[in-house]
This record gives sequence, structure tokens and C-alpha cells, in this order.
Amino acid sequence: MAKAPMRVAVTGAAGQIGYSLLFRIANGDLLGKDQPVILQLLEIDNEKAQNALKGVIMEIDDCAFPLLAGVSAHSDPMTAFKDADIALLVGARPRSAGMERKDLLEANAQIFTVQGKALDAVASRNVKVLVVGNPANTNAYIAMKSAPNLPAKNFTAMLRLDHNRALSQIAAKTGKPVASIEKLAVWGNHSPTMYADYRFATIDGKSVKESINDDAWNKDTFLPTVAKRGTAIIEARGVSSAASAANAAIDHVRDWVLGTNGKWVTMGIPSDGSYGIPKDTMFGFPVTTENGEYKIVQGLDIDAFSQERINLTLKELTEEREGVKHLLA
Ligand SMILES: NC(=O)c1ccc[n+]([C@@H]2O[C@H](COP(=O)([O-])OP(=O)(O)OC[C@H]3O[C@@H](n4cnc5c(N)ncnc54)[C@H](O)[C@@H]3O)[C@@H](O)[C@H]2O)c1
Ligand SMILES: O=C(O)C[C@H](O)C(=O)O
Repeated sequence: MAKAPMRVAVTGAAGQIGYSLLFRIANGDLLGKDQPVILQLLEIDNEKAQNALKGVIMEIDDCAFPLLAGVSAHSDPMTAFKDADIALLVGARPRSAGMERKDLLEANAQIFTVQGKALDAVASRNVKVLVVGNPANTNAYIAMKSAPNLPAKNFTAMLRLDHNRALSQIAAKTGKPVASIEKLAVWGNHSPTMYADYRFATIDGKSVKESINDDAWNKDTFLPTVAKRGTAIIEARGVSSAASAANAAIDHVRDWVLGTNGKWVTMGIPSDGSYGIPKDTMFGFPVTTENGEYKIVQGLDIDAFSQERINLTLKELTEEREGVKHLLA
């Protein structure tokens, strides 16, 4: 028997990430090739954005996706999030050249307070929320705190792009396929302070750290390349990453829903206190997923260098949280 459709809400649907994301969701890349989907698309209440959204929907229609069971356009989160099983919160103001992420904090905090409240009021009680819009961790934290009637664990932030960027750098360095790399971790904030950690990673069972055996490459090349990749893309394209961000969003939610079969992935999730990260801090952790639930990989040794890096990214997140505290009162 055919499965009942799942409702996927996407905000910022007429933006550049939306344009790479929606077609893949409708194609079955997010929830599986046997899972019908209904798209509920939110854009700002502005003629230009709503017209652009209409155009995107015309194109979606023109693909005649067999799995697409419906698509609707919204300007109000209260209708866009109605009964949503999945909510991809992409809409936010993107950072442009020369702009610091912190500059965006306050404006975006307003958006995520409203959207958290709307999710709380109308979404499925099991809704899985992924925040992509920057600053993603703090926006996810705000949405979570604005939705007290939903389980906090249902709110997540996207660090999968950092994870995928790190995988690709390691693959290039070792000359091995990306798919052969296991047990990579990315800790912290989706920002240049995040800490991509390949100390536990293996390729065909062999230690990546031992095969690379180059601490200077880790510190002076690998970490800065992954950390500054978003900025490098903005400098090269004039706008922030879009197709790779959409791809990471698909990876994040697909793995959360369908499971990783024991493989580690990185998700920004509310801390349960693991590794000394204060409870509820929206922090990137290595996780495995099964039956729609994620579990933090436990028992990893944190050496002095790693602790220093983790402290740095935690400090930034704590400061971001302090910066929006007044909005959550
Ligand atoms: N976490 C990550 O790894 C990652 C990676 C890349 C980009 N991003 C972030 O994703 C966000 C979107 O990027 P983009 O390139 O698609 O930007 P974009 O400007 O092309 O599109 C954003 C869209 O969101 C809409 N929007 C703004 N406020 C909204 C609201 N309150 N409700 C609904 N829609 C709203 C805008 O009208 C616009 O169409 C940015 O914040 C960007 O920094 C995150
Ligand atoms: O929008 C940005 O600041 C960059 C983006 O988060 C990215 O990592 O590509």
C-alpha cells in the first residue's frame, strides 16, 4: 500500500538554497523514493518574493514529480507549518561580502522567535526541525526556546555542510574516496570557530590521523580551509553557498529520518551535557541515528588541543546566546 504523504515545510523557498532544495525533496531524495511529500512553502509577505515563489512552484509543477502529492505557497508561518512533519528553516538574511555573522544575529532572532512559536502552535508534535539560516545554531536555539510544547530534541542546526567539506578535504589529501571515510566529527558552531576533528576517522579501518601524520597540515591547512570555506565561496561567487548547502540539508534530514546504520554524521543538536557542553546549547556533535532518533557518540577522548578548540567555539555560541537573551524573555 502506498505510504501517506509527509508534509515538508520550507522557509525562504524562493531563495537560492530553496531553488536547489525543493526539486530534490520532491524527487524523493529527502525521505525516500517510496515516500510521497507535500511541500508547504513560506516566503515573506512581499509581492516580489511571493511572485518569485509562484514561479518556482510553476517549475515544480512542470517537473511532474510522481512523489509530489501537493504544493502550497504561504506568507504566514501559521499556515505554512500546519501539521508539518519536517520543517526546513532556510529563510533568513544571507551574509554578504564584508559582513560579520554577528551583525545578522538580532534581525534573524526576530524571525526565529515568530517561527518557533508558530511551530509550537500548529506543527506535528513529532516535527523534525532543521535550521539552515544563519547564524544557524543560535537561530535553532531561539526557535527551540520559542516552542516550549515541542520536544527540544526536535530542533537541530546544520553542521552537515562543514562535515561534508571536511570529508572532501580529507579525501583529497589521502587520495581515497569520500565514501570510504568513517568516524569524522565536527564540534560546535556553524561558523569559522567550528572544530573539524579527524582524530578518530578511519579509511578502510586504518587511522586517518596516522596516514596523514602531519599536525601542521591539520592546524595550518585543513582547519582553516574548512572553517573559511563559506567565506571563500562568498568571495568567489558573490553570494553564499547554495547547492552544497541544500545538499547538506538533504543529507542531515535524510539521515535523521532514515538512519545512518552506525555511521557517524555531524548534527547541531541541543546538548544533553555530554563532553561538558552546557545543556541545551545548540552544538555540533558526532551522532549516529536510528528509528528517527539521534544519539551522541560517547566516550571520545578530548585532548588538550581539541579541548581548546571546543572551548573557543562554545565561547562564541555562549556569546551569541547572550546577545539574543532579551528576545527570549
Ligand atoms: N548552515 C549552513 O551551512 C548554511 C550554508 C549556506 C547558507 N546558509 C544560510 O542560509 C540562509 C539562506 O540562504 P540563501 O542563499 O538561500 O539566501 P537568499 O537570500 O537567496 O534566500 C533567502 C530567502 O529567505 C526569504 N526570507 C527571509 N526572511 C524570511 C522569513 N521570515 N520567512 C520566510 N522567508 C524568509 C527571503 O525572501 C529569501 O527569498 C542564509 O542565512 C545563509 O547564510 C547556511
Ligand atoms: O552564509 C554564510 O555565512 C556562509 C555559509 O554559512 C556557508 O558555510 O557556506
